[in-house]
Amino acid sequence: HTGACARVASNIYSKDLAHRQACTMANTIKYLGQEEAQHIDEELFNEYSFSVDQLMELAGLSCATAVSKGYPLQSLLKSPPRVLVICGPGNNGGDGLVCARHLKLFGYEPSVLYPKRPNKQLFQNLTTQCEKMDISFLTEMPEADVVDEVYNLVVDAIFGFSFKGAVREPFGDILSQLKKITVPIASVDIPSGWDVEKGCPDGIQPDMLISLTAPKKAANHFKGRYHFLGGRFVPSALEKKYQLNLPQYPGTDCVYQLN
Ligand SMILES: NC(=O)C1=CN([C@@H]2O[C@H](COP(=O)(O)OP(=O)(O)OC[C@H]3O[C@@H](n4cnc5c(N)ncnc54)[C@H](O)[C@@H]3O)[C@@H](O)[C@H]2O)[C@@H](O)CC1
Ligand SMILES: [K+]
Repeated sequence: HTGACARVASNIYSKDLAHRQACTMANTIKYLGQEEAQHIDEELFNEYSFSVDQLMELAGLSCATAVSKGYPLQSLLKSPPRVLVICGPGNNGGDGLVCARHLKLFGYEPSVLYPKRPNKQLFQNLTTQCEKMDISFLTEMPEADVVDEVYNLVVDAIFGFSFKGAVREPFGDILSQLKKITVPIASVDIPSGWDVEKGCPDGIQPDMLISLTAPKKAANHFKGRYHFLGGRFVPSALEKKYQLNLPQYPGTDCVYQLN
């Protein structure tokens, strides 16, 4: 008798799971415009009382986790497992500092290039945390061929969804080097230098994109191998209000592979 029940139950469950998966696929996940992304950002901090530190920590951990899934330590060709993390002047850069710290804890050998630093306690603290974990800070962007020779991978945490207009130095030179390298680039939230909605055909072409909170419209132009969703912190009321249709993260994972 119990055998029959178990079979029926598992049958119902698998049908339900298939149904839920079909539903998620059918009502596809929303890709956000720049304004919408900024409104959700503000609501998370103002209505939902999250702090930047909290969301940045979860975002950075998502990025390190996605990198370790896409580029597992044992798969890296160069030893030691060096990763170059390039951090920009805003919160996207902050995500990069958090990502570097977690990559170190995961056994990678991150180095950080952080040319323009906000004069804010949070970013000073994030920098100190990295320094105290023997994460080295470069003083300038290496030439493309040096990046290819020394590093297994580059994490692009230069610009996120607040990028606008013509790239201001020193990021113009940094991005032009990134266009020449052959090792993979993993971009945090938005491939840096891309229009947040329209993308950028002659911009950098990352191999991995980690979309945070929800993908932005630029992600429609992403052609790399790995598209991960991270930032598993969206309250369901907020998800409903903006009809984000986020997928179900598997189990306790902090990332969801979209492609
Ligand atoms: N909204 C959220 O839920 C979360 C946002 N986070 C991160 O925050 C990012 C957005 O952060 P911000 O709003 O600080 O902005 P960004 O980090 O996208 O970049 C803004 C900074 O870049 C500079 N900048 C913009 N356009 C430039 C140009 N053309 N040339 C040179 N510099 C330029 C700005 O002066 C500003 O300092 C997201 O992409 C994401 O990575 C995460 O930390 C946590 C969660
Ligand atoms: K980025």
